[in-house]
Amino acid sequence: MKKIFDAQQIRNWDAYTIAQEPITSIDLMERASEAFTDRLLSLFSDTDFTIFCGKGNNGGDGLAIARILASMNKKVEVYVIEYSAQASADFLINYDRLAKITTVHTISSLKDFPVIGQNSVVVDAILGSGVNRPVEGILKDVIQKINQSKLPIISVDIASGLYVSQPIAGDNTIICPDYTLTFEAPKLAFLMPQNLQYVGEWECVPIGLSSKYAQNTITSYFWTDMVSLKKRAKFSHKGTFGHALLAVGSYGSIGAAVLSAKACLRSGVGLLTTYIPSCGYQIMQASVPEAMCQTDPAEKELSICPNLEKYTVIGVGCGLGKSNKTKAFLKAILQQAKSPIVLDADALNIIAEESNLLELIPPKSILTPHPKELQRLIGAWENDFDKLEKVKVFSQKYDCIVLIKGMYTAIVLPNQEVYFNSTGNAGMATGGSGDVLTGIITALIAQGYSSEEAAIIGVFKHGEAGDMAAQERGQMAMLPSDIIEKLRW
Ligand SMILES: NC(=O)C1=CN([C@@H]2O[C@H](COP(=O)(O)OP(=O)(O)OC[C@H]3O[C@@H](n4cnc5c(N)ncnc54)[C@H](OP(=O)(O)O)[C@@H]3O)[C@@H](O)[C@H]2O)[C@H](O)CC1
Ligand SMILES: [K+]
Repeated sequence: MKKIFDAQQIRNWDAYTIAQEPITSIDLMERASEAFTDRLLSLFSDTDFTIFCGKGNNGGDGLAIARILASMNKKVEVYVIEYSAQASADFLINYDRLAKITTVHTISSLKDFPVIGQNSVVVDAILGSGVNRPVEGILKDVIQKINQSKLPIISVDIASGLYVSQPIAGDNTIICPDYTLTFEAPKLAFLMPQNLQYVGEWECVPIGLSSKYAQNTITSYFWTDMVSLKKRAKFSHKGTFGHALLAVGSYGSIGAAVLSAKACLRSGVGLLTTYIPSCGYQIMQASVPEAMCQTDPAEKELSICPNLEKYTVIGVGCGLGKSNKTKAFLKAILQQAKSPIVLDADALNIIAEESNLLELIPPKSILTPHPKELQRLIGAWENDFDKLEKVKVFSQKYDCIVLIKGMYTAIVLPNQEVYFNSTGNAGMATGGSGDVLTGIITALIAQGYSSEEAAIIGVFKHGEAGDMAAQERGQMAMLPSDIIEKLRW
């Protein structure tokens, strides 16, 4: 798990490392530049490099990277953009070091913009985490020119012009990189779908910033790049791992019920009872013999709330449909449940239509909407940052955990923490993946994980299994059933 810091916290992290390690600021810049160059050369070993530098520390990195590349006999052209009379101290030191070994060009107006060789990659070291306003004048012109170059662009730390943790204001001009190699930790901006073109592929390059600072600094945003599981007790029996109820399915959607049940069983639940419409009885018993099956008196839909007393946790919604009888069933479940519920799909659509049901959601329930379902619940949003804020308000108000599903699924907790998930792929954007996730999360709660833990771990393992399925079959061929088969705990 990595913490995600804002621009001010990143500056403090830098300063803390300099003071505590101790290391001089210029040596930290050198370390960062070496780490960047290492990774750059593993991506592009046979190319030339054209480096555009601003006059702050991001530009200083660019100058140091240029010197390191030149010292390895790489062909490097360096351009400093003259947008300001000010320059940072470390920029100036690196300028002098570089000027001793090669020509450093300047760009004061567009006529200075070079013709870049076709074998070159562009390194963007114009602005980094210090950006605090939209770019104008020569900076804007150069960024536009670079974006038009059609050459591979690699941004140092963050694309020039992109804010670390705020939405872009107005029609900002921003570098559109192919890669961002960012220092130490992910930036919130990378995780917002609206910024896709301003990030490209991204990865963290460790530069040895203080781990003590990271431990002791409070943030609301986290990057889930690993999870830890509880050890399964040696002296255990099926009762140790809970009894889950999955109330799922309707005529034509018994498949959703089967998928959620199989995923639940593959995620370590002690006992599973599925509660389904009568029409699904044989299908369920034949396809998931490990699960007990109880049927609703209605043939094609769920209509009556069963006795919930013996269940550790309830998952509801997959393939449910929205008939009036099912609406009444859902209301009864919400009223009678004494523990958190995992709510998915049509359960969420029904709640969105009947907003009086919101108040009935048991505390610490988990809502797993896809984007359309989310919009029905919280209304339209202006941008991804606004969406996140709206979900945080919702999560706190109803004391529930909400998933914003997507490339980096965000898990929003009632305490306002947000966990962005690192696993998963576009092959999972297909009907049935959500049913699998509901089964997984339900199983984890049954085994004694808190709702928060279950959501974070469940999303991570779901994505991890999806990545393994994609590796084997490709994103287009993989099925949600393949995700279940790839689950490993
Ligand atoms: N902390 C780390 O992990 C390390 C970071 N390094 C690198 O340093 C940059 C951040 O450097 P910084 O000097 O703070 O910021 P920038 O280089 O991004 O910007 C410099 C100054 O530019 C001004 N500014 C901001 N926005 C604009 C704009 N739109 N147009 C013109 N000028 C702008 C602003 O100064 P003002 O006084 O004019 O407001 C900025 O301060 C980080 O990204 C890393 O690349 C270290 O090298 C290693 C450790
Ligand atoms: K940059």
